Amino acid sequence: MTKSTFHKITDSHFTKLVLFLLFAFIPFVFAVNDVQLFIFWGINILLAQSINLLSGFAGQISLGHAAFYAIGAYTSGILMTNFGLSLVVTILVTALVNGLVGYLLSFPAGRVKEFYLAMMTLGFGFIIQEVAKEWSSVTGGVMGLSGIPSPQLGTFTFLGIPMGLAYYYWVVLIIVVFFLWMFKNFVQSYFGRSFLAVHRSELSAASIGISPQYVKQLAYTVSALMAGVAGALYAHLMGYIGSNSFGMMQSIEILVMGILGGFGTIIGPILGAGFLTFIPNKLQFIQEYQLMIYAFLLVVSFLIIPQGFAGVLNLRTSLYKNLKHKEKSPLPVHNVLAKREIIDSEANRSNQPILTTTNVIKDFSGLRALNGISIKLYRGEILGLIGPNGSGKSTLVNLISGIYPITSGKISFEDHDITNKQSHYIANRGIIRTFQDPHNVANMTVRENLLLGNHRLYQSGILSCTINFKRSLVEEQEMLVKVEQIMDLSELAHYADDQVGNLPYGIQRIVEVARAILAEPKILLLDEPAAGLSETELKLLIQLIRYVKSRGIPIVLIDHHMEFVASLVDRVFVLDSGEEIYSGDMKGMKQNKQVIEAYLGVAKHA
Ligand SMILES: Nc1ncnc2c1ncn2[C@@H]1O[C@H](COP(=O)(O)OP(=O)(O)OP(=O)(O)O)[C@@H](O)[C@H]1O
Repeated sequence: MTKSTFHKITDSHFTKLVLFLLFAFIPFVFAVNDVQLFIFWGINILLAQSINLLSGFAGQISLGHAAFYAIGAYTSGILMTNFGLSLVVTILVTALVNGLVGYLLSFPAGRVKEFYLAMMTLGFGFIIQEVAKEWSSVTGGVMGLSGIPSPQLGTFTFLGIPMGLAYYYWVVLIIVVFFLWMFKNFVQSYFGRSFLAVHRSELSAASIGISPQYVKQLAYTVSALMAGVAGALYAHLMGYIGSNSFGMMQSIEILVMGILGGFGTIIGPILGAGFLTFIPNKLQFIQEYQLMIYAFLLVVSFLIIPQGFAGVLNLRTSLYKNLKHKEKSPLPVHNVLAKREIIDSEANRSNQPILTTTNVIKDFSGLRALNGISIKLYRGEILGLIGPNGSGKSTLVNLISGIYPITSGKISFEDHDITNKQSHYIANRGIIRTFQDPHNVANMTVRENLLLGNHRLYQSGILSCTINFKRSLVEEQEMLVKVEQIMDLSELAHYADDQVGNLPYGIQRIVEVARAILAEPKILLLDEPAAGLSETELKLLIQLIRYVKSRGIPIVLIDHHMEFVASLVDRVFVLDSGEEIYSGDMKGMKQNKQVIEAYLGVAKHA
C-alpha cells in the first residue's frame, strides 16, 4: 500500500467512525480492569498531547508538567467534594483555572530558554507538589484528598444518574475524541504553523509577523488547560488523590509518552500514551524499575528513533486543512499581490518617502557598524544597498526590521516612528525581509512554509480555527489558492509537499522569497537573495523581483552580484565601513572614485 493510500484510509471519515464505534464497544467486550486501563489511556492521551503542544509544537521544554495535572485533579476534586458541582461544571472550571495558571506561568517561562527553562519548569513541578503536600486544610496534605465521587466506588453521578465505570469510559471517550478533533483543527491552522515556526526560529517567525511571546502564552495556556482536564478525569476515576501521584516521575512519564510517540505529530503521542499505559500494566515487574526503564526509553528514542513511533511509521501530520486547494483558481497568478498604484520612481522622488532612516548609528561594543546613515526609500522603486563585506548593509536591514536595537537615530515608515519596535510588529506593519541564509522552517513542506508567509493576513480567531467555523475554512482555502498561484509563478509546484530542509539551497532561497511575497509586503528587504543560485534559479529570482516591483512595492536589494543588481535597481546606496560613500544611479556609481577604490576594484579581484 502506498503512503498516500494509507493516509487516505486513515484520514477518511468512514475509518474514523468505525474506530469510534469499535472503541465505544470496549465496555461490552473487556473486563472491568481493562476498561479502567482504556480510561487511563484516554487520560494519558490528553497529557501526551498537552506536552506535545507545548514542547513538540511550540518548542518550550517542560520538566514539571505533572504540576498542571495536579492542579486539575485537585481543583476538580475539591470542587466536587466541597461544593457538590457536577462533572461538566468541574471540568469547565478546572479548564479555566488551569488555563489561567498556564497563562501566568508563560510570563516568567517565556523569558528564558533551554537549560534555564528546563530548571524553571522543574522548580514549578516541585513547588506545586510541595503545596499539595503542605496545604493540608485544602488538599488533605500527605493523607491526600479522599471522598471524590468515583465510578469505581459507585459514588459518581452524572446529571443525577448513578454512573458505573462503563458510562465513565464513554464520557472519557467523548471528551478525548472531542479534544483530539479540536487539537487537529488547531494544529492545522495558522496558529499551529506559527507554533512550529517559533519552535524552529523565533527570529525568522518574528520576521513574518508572528509574535513569539504570544505563541508562548497561548501554548502554555492551552497545554495547561488540557493537562488540567486530564487531572480532573483522573481525580474522578480514582476517587482519591495524593501528592505522590504528581511528582517528578509523572512529569517524566508524560515527557516519555510524547517523545517516544513522536513530538510534532498527532498520532505519535496517542501511540506513546498507549505504550506507557498498557506495557507497564501487563508487565508488572517493570514497575519496580520504572524510572530506569523510562530513562532507557528516552535514550533509545533519541538515538534510534528520534521522531518516535510516528517517525518509524511515517505518520507525519500535515499542517494545513486538506481542502480542495488543488483545484485551479479562476484568479490569475498576478492576483497573489494586491495591486498598488504603480508609480514611476523618477517622478515619485518629489513625493513623501515610504521609509526614512535619519542619522542612524549602530555600535557593537566598541565597533561602529553604521555611522549616521540617512536613506530614503520611495514607493515603486528598487534601491540597491551595496558595499564591501562588513560595510554594514545587513546591519542596516536588521535595524529596519527590528532585529537589533538602534544606538541612535530614527527610522520612520509611512510617517510612523518604528525605531526599536519589535520585529513582529514591524513585519505586521508590512516591512518583510529575507535573510542571508534562508530562514525557512526546515521540517515543514514548501506549501506549509508558504502558508506561513500569509500569517499576517489571517483574520479568523482561535475559536473559529479550532472549531472549524466556515469562515475560517473559507479563509484557509483562499490562502491555499494564493500559495498555489505563487508556486506556479516561482516554479515550486513540483516541490510542494517536500520538506524544505531536504531541498537544494537555491530552491530554499526561492521558497523564502516566495514566502515573503505572500506576506503582501509594503516594503520588501532582500539580503543577498542571489547568493549561491544557479543561472536558472537566478532568472527565476529576477522574475519574482520584477513581479513585486510591477505591483508597486518598493524593494531594498543587497547583493554582491553586480550584473544582477544592475539589471534591477533604480538607484544605489553604497556603504563602506558603516559610512555612506555614494548615493545615486548605477552609471554614476561605476565612475565614482571612492566606490571604485572601496568596492568595485576589490570586487574585480575577488
Ligand atoms: N551581532 C553582531 N555583533 C557584533 N558585531 C556585528 C554583529 N553584526 C554585525 N557586526 C559587525 O558589524 C559590521 C557590519 O557587518 P554587516 O554584517 O552589517 O556587514 P555587511 O555589509 O552586511 O557584510 P556582508 O556583505 O559580508 O554580509 C561588521 O564589522 C560585523 O562584524
